[in-house]
Amino acid sequence: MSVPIVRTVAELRAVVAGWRRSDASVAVVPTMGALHDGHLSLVRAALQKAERVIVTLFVNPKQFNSAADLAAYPRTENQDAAKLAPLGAQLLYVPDAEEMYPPGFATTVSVSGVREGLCGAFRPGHFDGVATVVAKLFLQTGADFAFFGEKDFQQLQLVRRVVQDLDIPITVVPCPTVREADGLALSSRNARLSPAERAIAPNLALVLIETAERLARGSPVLPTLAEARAAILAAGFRDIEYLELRGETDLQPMTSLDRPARLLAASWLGETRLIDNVRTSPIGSTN
Ligand SMILES: Nc1ncnc2c1ncn2[C@@H]1O[C@H](COP(=O)(O)OP(=O)(O)OP(=O)(O)O)[C@@H](O)[C@H]1O
Ligand SMILES: CC(C)(CO)[C@@H](O)C(=O)[O-]
Ligand code: BAL
Repeated sequence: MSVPIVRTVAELRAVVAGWRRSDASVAVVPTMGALHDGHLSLVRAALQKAERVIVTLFVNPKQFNSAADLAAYPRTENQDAAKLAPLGAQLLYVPDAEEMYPPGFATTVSVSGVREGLCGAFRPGHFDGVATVVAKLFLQTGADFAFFGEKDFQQLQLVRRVVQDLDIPITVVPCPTVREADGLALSSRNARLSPAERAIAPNLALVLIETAERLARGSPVLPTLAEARAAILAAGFRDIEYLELRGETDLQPMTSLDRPARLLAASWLGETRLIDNVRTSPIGSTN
C-alpha cells in the first residue's frame, strides 16, 4: 500500500475535483516533511473529521530566515510517504519551489499584530512566508478543514487570522502537542541534538509545565517567569529568546493570570533552537 503523490497544482485540483463529484469532505495537513508522531497525530485527527485527507510536503524557502537552517532542513520524502501509507491518507502533495513560486511571483500575505513578538521578533520575515504559503495551500487544495499543531502556537493563531481576514472557506482545527515520554515536544529539529543535548532538552517542557502550575496556584507572574528563565539556563540551555505569558486567544502580553493564557518559550540548546508552550489557567477557571 502506498500513498499517491502529486506534484502540480493541476494534478492536485483534478484529484480533488473527482472527490467533490461524490461530495466527499476534504482536509489538508500542511507539513515540511520529516514526519514524526506529531505530524501523524494531525493526519489521524484529519482522517476522523474528513473523508479525504491531503498531506502537503513543502520545505517553504520563504519562511526560512537563515540559509543554513534551510540547507540543514531534513528532506525525507520516501520515508514520509512510507509513514503515511498505513494511516490511510489519500494524497501526498509535494510541489517544488518553481511550482509554488513560479517566475514573476510577487504576492506576500502579511499579517500584522499576531506575527509581532515571540518567534516573529527573532525570525524576521518568517510569518509572512508562512502566511503566504498557507494561503496558497488552502486555495490550491480547496479543503474544508486544515489541521495544525499547538506546538507552533503563534503560527496557529496567525493561520486563523489569515483565514478570517481573507474569507477563506476552511475550518482550522488545532491539535495538542505530542511529546516524548520525558516531555520533549516532538520536532524534526530534535534530530539535530547531540546525545548530551537530547538529555537536557526535556527541561524546557518540564520548566514550562511546573511554571504554569505555579502561576495557576497564584504565584506572581514576573518573579515566577524570572525563576523559570534561571531554571532553563541552569539546565544547560545557552540562550532564551523569549519566555512569556500571553492570552490564550489574543496572544496579548499578560502580567497577571486573570484569564486563560499560554506560557510560550524559545530557547537555544547548542546550535538547535527549540520552542514549546503550555496552557495556563487560573485555578477554578472553567475555560
Ligand atoms: N510535537 C508536535 N505535536 C503536534 N503537532 C506538531 C508537533 N510538531 C509539529 N507539529 C505540527 O505539524 C505541522 C507541521 O510542522 P513542521 O513540519 O514544521 O514540523 P516540526 O517538527 O514542527 O518541524 P520544525 O523542526 O520545523 O519545528 C505544524 O502544524 C506543526 O505545529
Ligand atoms: C505550516 C507550514 C507547513 C507552512 O510551511 C510550516 O510552517 C510548518 O511545518 O509548521
Ligand atoms: N514548525 C514551523 C516551521 C518552521 O520552523 O519554519
